[in-house]
Amino acid sequence: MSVEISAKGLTLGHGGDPVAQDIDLSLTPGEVTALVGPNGSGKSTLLRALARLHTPDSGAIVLDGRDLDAYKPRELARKLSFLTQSPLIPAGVTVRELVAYGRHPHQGVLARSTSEEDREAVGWALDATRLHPLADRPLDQLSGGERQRAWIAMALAQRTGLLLLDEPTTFLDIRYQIEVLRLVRKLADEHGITVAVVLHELNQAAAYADSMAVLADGRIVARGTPAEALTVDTIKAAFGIDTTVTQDPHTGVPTCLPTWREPEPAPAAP
Ligand SMILES: Nc1ncnc2c1ncn2[C@@H]1O[C@H](COP(=O)(O)OP(=O)(O)OP(=O)(O)O)[C@@H](O)[C@H]1O
Repeated sequence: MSVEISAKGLTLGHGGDPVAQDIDLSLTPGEVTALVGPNGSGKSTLLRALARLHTPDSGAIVLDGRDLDAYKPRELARKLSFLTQSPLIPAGVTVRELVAYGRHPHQGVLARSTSEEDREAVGWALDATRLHPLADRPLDQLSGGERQRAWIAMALAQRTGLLLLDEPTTFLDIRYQIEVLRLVRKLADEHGITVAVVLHELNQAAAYADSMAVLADGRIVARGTPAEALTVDTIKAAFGIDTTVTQDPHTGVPTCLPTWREPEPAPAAP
């Protein structure tokens, strides 16, 4: 089920100067890749380019051996699903109805009824996100965390081998952040789904991703396992802050602790 995608020599812009340049990025099939970096460093633009929602100024993106541009829309929607930051909430739509939208790429143009396969996929997505008890509630009556899980469930019902998630943990409390990230981990480990996820929390990225790409000023400044990518030097280069990087005593993954306060000035000599 894993899908392979790689970008080579990408330049991305919004009409003016490029916001990302010289981007080479391959996502390892069946693994979770975290994209991290400061605000405005180009993470969302890059993710949108991988989803063909943003046209690169130059460079190429290859999905399962074919140029991304060669795919017909429905074909592409069966390969990859993309979850944007803060999607708009459709009025009156229930969780189950939203999740069922994820099945559209698999239904015929004239399809009026859902197939057994559709029902099974919706049920699986509701199970995976533990949303069965809320399935008949309107989306606008859910908490932010519940709603976020519903959007993820919709992306899952699409049953693609590549999932692109833009800040899926925003607005969630720590418990739901962990829940969403454990789910992402499970999708890769148990279902072989290739995942790229934009995250702001560096320690969460290190804890849940197999590899990380650190962006700064539109360039990838570090790429590798969390231990390779999350170092004092790369954090300083990308974010301009001082940190101490240690190892999580339980998992061994790197954990960074920012230097929260300026050091106290040394007392004046008497
Ligand atoms: N639609 C747009 N039109 C013009 N400029 C844009 C547009 N979208 C993004 N930009 C600019 O492109 C640059 C990269 O933005 P992008 O959203 O990719 O960064 P990001 O790393 O995802 O940021 P954040 O962490 O704040 O979400 C920023 O300077 C931003 O202002």
